[in-house]
Amino acid sequence: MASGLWNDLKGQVPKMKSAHLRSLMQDQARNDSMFVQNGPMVLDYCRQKVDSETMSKLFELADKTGVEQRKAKMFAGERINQTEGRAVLHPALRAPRSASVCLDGENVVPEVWKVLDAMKAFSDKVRSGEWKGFTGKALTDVVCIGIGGSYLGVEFVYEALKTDPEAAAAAQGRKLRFLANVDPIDVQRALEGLNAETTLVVIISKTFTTAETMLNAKTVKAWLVKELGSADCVAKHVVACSTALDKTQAFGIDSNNVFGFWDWVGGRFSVWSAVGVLALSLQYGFGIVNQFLEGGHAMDEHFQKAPAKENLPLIIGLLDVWNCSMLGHEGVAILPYCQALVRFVPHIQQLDMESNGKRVQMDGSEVPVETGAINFGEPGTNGQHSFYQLMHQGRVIPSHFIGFANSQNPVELPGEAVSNHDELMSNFFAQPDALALGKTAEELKADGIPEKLVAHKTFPGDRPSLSLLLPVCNAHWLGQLLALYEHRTAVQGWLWDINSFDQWGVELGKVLAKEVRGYLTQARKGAADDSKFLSPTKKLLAKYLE
Ligand SMILES: O=P(O)(O)OC[C@H]1O[C@H](O)[C@H](O)[C@@H](O)[C@@H]1O
Repeated sequence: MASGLWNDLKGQVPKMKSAHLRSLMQDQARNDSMFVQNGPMVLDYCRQKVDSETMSKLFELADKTGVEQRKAKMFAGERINQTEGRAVLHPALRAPRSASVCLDGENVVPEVWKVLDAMKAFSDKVRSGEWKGFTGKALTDVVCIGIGGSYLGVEFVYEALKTDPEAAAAAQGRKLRFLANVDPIDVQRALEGLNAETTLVVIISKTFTTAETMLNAKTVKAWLVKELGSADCVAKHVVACSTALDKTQAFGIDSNNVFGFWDWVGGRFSVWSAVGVLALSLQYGFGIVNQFLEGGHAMDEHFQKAPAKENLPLIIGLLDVWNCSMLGHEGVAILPYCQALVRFVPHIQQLDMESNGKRVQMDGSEVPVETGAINFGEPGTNGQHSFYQLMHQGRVIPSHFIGFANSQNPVELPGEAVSNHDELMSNFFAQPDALALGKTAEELKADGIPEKLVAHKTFPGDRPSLSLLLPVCNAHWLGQLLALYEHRTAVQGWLWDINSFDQWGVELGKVLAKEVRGYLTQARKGAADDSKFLSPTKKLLAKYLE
C-alpha cells in the first residue's frame, strides 16, 4: 500500500497530540458520537485522542484500504491467506446449520455440522457414562494436549465458564486439565491427582506434527499404558482433534475417535472448531458450547452488516491502528474487570501478535508505518496494584477496559454500602477517567499537598482508553467478545495491508531447536560436533552438559 494513504491521517497527529483529553472530553456532542451500542453491548471511545475529523479520516482510510472488500472476500471464502494459499473461514464454524458458506463453490456448513453433531454425540456418551474406559469405569476427567492456537482459546473459554452458574452445574464432578508446555514439569502438573482409569486424553493439533504436542502425547500415552497395563487402552482413552487424519492414525488413534477440521481454520481462530468444541462439550455439555458459537455468529452478523460508525470491530481496529501507527504507542493494555477472563489476554496475545506481528505488506514491501502493538494485560483490579503505576505516571499505554453489568457470582454483604460487583465496577469506571484527566499541580496545591510532593503526585493524564460494557460473562457474550477481538485483529491487518493469517515468524526458532536437539542427542552419547554453533552458544551448551 502506498505511504500516501497515511499522509492525510498524519495531518491529524499534531492537533491531536496537543489537545488534552481534558479539553477534548468537554465537547458533549463529540462524546455522544463515540458512545456506540450493539444491542446491550456498549463501546465508549470518547477517551481516545481523536475528534470527529480524525474519525472521518480513519473511516476514509478504511475505505481507501478496501476494508469492506477484504472483509467480503474473507466471508466469501477467497484465499486471502495468500502466502499459504488458504481461505480464512473460521466464521463458518459458528454459522447456523441452515447457513451457506461456500468454498470453491461448495457449501462447507454441512461438513461443519457433521463434526459438531459427532462431537455432541461423543461428549454426551462420555458425560452420561455410556462410554466407558478400559477397565469399565466412566471417564470423568479430561486432559487436553495441545499448544498455541490448539490450547490458548480452549483454556480461556474453560476458565471463563468455570464460574458461570449454568456451566458450573453442568461440569459437576468433572475435571478438565491442559498440557501445553514441553517442559516435563507441565506433565506432572497436568496429571496430578488423576486416575488413568477415569481419564480421557484429547490430543489437539492441526498439523499433528508440533514437537511439543507430539512429545507430550507420547508421554501421556505411556502413562496410560503403564497405569492400565495394556496398549489396547488407547482406543478407549485417547481421541484427537486434527486436520491430519493420516497422522492421527499413525499415532494409533481409531479414526472413529478423530474429530476433524479444515485447512481454512487458522490455529489462533480454531477454538470454534473441534479444537475447542470437543473438550468444552465434554466439560460443560454441547448445549452451552453452542451458545458460545451462537454468540460468535451474532458478532459476525454485526461485523458484516453494521454501518461503519456503529461497527465495533471496525472502530476498535481503527483506533488501535491510530494509536500504534500514528501516535506511536507500542503497547495496548487489555484489562478485563472480570476474574473469569483470567486467560483472555494470553489468548488475545496470540491472536493479535501472531497475526499482526509482521513487517511486510502483501506484495513483500515494507509497511510504511509501525505495525502490531504489544498486547498485554491482567484482570482488574489485580493489575491496579501492579503495572497501572506505569500507565498513570510512566509510559502512555492505550487501554481497553472490559466490564460486565452483572456478575457471574453476585455477592451482597449486609452492612456494606455496595455489592461486591459494584465495588469491582467502581474501579472499571474510575480508572479510565483517572488516566484521561490526571491530576494537575494546581489541583494538588489546592488540596494542600506539600510543595515537595507536588511533582511526585502529579498525574499528567491524557492517556487514551476505550471501554466495553457487556451484560454478563456467559457463553453467548464470551462468543461475541472473542469474535469481536478476532475481527479487530483482521481489520488492523487489512489497514496495514499485511497478511494477518500466516505466521512464518515462528519457524526459525523451531529449525534452530532441531539442530540443538541433534547435537544434544550426540553429546549425551559422548561424541558431538558443535562447530555449527556460535561460540557463545557453544560455551553455554558446554555448561549445560557439564
Ligand atoms: O495445532 P498445531 O498444528 O499443533 O499448531 C500449534 C501452534 O503452533 C504453531 O507453531 C503456530 O505458532 C500456532 O499458530 C499453532 O496454533
